[in-house]
Parts: sequence; C-alpha cells; structure tokens
Amino acid sequence: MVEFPPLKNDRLLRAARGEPLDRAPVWVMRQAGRYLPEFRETRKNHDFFEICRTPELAKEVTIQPIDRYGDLLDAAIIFSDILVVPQAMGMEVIMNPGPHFPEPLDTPDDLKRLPETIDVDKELGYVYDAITLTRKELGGRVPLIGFCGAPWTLMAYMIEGGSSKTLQKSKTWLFKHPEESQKLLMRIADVCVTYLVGQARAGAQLLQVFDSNAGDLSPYDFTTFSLPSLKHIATKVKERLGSDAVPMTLFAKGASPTLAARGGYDVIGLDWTVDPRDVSTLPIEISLQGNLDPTVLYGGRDAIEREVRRMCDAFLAGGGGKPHRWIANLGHGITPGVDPEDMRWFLQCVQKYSAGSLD
Ligand SMILES: Cc1c2[nH]c(c1CCC(=O)O)Cc1[nH]c(c(CCC(=O)O)c1C)Cc1[nH]c(c(CCC(=O)O)c1C)Cc1[nH]c(c(C)c1CCC(=O)O)C2
Repeated sequence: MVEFPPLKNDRLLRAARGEPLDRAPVWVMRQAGRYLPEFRETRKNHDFFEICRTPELAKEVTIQPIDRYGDLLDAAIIFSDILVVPQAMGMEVIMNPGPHFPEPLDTPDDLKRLPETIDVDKELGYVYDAITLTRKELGGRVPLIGFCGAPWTLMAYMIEGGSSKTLQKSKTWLFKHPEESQKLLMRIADVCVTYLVGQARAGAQLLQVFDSNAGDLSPYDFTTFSLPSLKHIATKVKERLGSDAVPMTLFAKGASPTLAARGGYDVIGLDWTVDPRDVSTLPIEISLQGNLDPTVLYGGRDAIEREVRRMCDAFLAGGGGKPHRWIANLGHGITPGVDPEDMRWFLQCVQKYSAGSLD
C-alpha cells in the first residue's frame, strides 16, 4: 500500500458510512470542467484524452476546483472519462467535441473484434498513476473519488458510437440479442471490477459508478440487464479489496431508486426528478446523494438559495422518519455555461442550510 498524508476532512466518508456529521458534505459531478476558465485554459493546449492519460495534467485539472473553492468542497473526483474503459477494451474513442467511436459495434458478430483477454491494469495504469499523484498532492485536504461507467451505459456508447437521444441501436441489441447483450454486459463488468479495485489500491477513497443511461430502461429491463452487472461490480470489488474496501456509490440516472438500492452500494445518487421524501423507505444504512436540478445554477442567487434550502429541508426531513445520511450534489453534472461564482454560492448555501440535525 502507498502511504498518503492523513485526511483532514472526512465528511464525505462519514456520510457514506452513515456516521454523524456537522453538516452535509458537498461536491459536484463534473466539478472539474468547462465552466471553469482555468480548465478551458488547460484544454486550449491539450486534447481531452491527452489530459486523461497524463497524470500530471489530470492531477492539475482535478485539483483546480479544490484550489478555487477551498473549504467549500468536501471531495475531489479524479479527472478522467467513463469511455476510457471501451478504449481499454480495444475500441477507438475520440472527443470531437462530444464522444465519437469511428467503429462502433454494429452486430454481435463485431464482438470478435474485441480482444479475448485484456490487461486492464496495464491499459488503465495511467489512471492509477494519476490517482496516486493527485492524492499525494491533495495533502489530505479532501478525499479523492474514483469512478467508472456502468456496463449498460458503456455498452450503449460502444453500440451507438456516441451520445444518442433514442438509443435505438443499443436497445435493438437488448431486445433482438438479449443473450449476447448480457454476455457483453458481464464482460464490461469484469473490466470495471479490476479497474475499480486498481483505483482503490492506487488511493481512491470512494468509488462511484455512473449509469447515466439507466433511465432509458423500463424497470423490468433495468432489473434484467443493468442491475446484475452493477451487483456483480459492487460484490466483487468489495470482495477483492477485503479489509481495504472503500464506500461505493451508484448513480443510476433516471432509474427507480428502489431498484438502484438493490445493487449493493453504500450510497445511491438521485437525479432531480426524485423527491428525497419519497425515498425515505429505502434501507436506512444506505446514504443518499444529490440532487439539485443543475439548471438552477442558471437562475441567479435568489433562485439558487431558495432551491438549495428546499433541497436541504427535504433531505433533512427524511419523509417523516429518521433521515438518511446525505451527500449534497447536483442531480447530474454541472454544465459549461455556469458562472463559477454561482457555483460558489451553491456551495455556500448548502453549508448554510444543511447544518444541524445530522447526528
Ligand atoms: C456519460 C458520461 C461521459 N463521461 C462521464 C459520464 C457519466 C456522467 C454523466 O452522465 O455526465 C463521466 C465524466 N466525465 C468527466 C468526468 C470528470 C470528473 C468530474 O469532474 O466529475 C466524469 C466523472 C469529464 C469530462 N468528460 C467530457 C468533458 C468535456 C469535454 C471537453 O473538455 O472537451 C469533461 C470535462 C466529455 C464527455 N464525456 C462523455 C460525454 C457525453 C461527453 C461530452 C458531453 C459534454 O461535453 O459534457 C461521456
């Protein structure tokens, strides 16, 4: 095990483990990204995946929001992308400006193009190096989050060849080729297991799985296709890490939180369509994360304050019973047009309205 400086702010880990807190920890998905001028400056000189692949650059960009917002942020998330996993599986992915696969998987026959065995640690060792370097450089200021994409979301990208509104091709696979789909999902899941274990061993203190396309599946199809691969990931990662296990979060955007809660994760991320009071029946050991509508950050100071207060009241009320432990966040990633000072105001409002009643 690598030695790291002691952690000075453990709110995120306490919330994930269900321990008492002075206020809700807060971080933001995509907090290192294009809304920050310092990120755009780095991006001027470097290609997106070049930043991911160069530990020094990935570290610099990961720490940008921590330097800017100081004590207002309670976590860093390693700068990378979910699509590094398809790359490790032998597929070409470029960012122009959105993700693009020049040779997507058209039919199950194309699965032959993927190598039978992959040395995940070798292919993605650059992420492990970035994590180790970043955690050292953070000096214990905040914990560092590692992540990967969920098998269903990654499968959809590998088949669609990029972002898609309808997911026509990947959903055609599910219904025309259910067995091949399930095989592909488990193949991706095995890569994710090795990858997440490697990230934790390299220094990641919490692991988040992004199933951003979960909401395109009916509850039955989420249960049939996505959930088994998500369960496999949570079970195997915890098993392999043993006494070094770290908390795990599942963000299955658009999926029923009740179904997501069956995945075996410590924290369930909620998008902004969910009323926190409606999930009060989830097992109390599960912590929650989320869930402000990211576009509220376009609404100006008064709207941000009002909506953050409403969010805090809802999470802290807990639907009448004991409230779940809670990590404040947006309900999806922060968008490029947000004024960084409005992000600061969001963080300040969370600190103000989430204090108290958390023991
Ligand atoms: C679906 C998905 C992707 N990537 C990711 C997801 C899951 C979360 C989600 O649903 O948003 C995850 C992701 N992508 C990025 C991070 C960095 C860590 C963080 O700050 O949260 C994380 C956690 C950086 C990024 N990933 C990307 C950018 C912008 C690209 C650029 O700098 O040119 C960043 C900062 C590119 C990317 N990468 C992806 C898309 C669809 C795009 C283009 C859309 C966009 O522009 O926002 C795939």
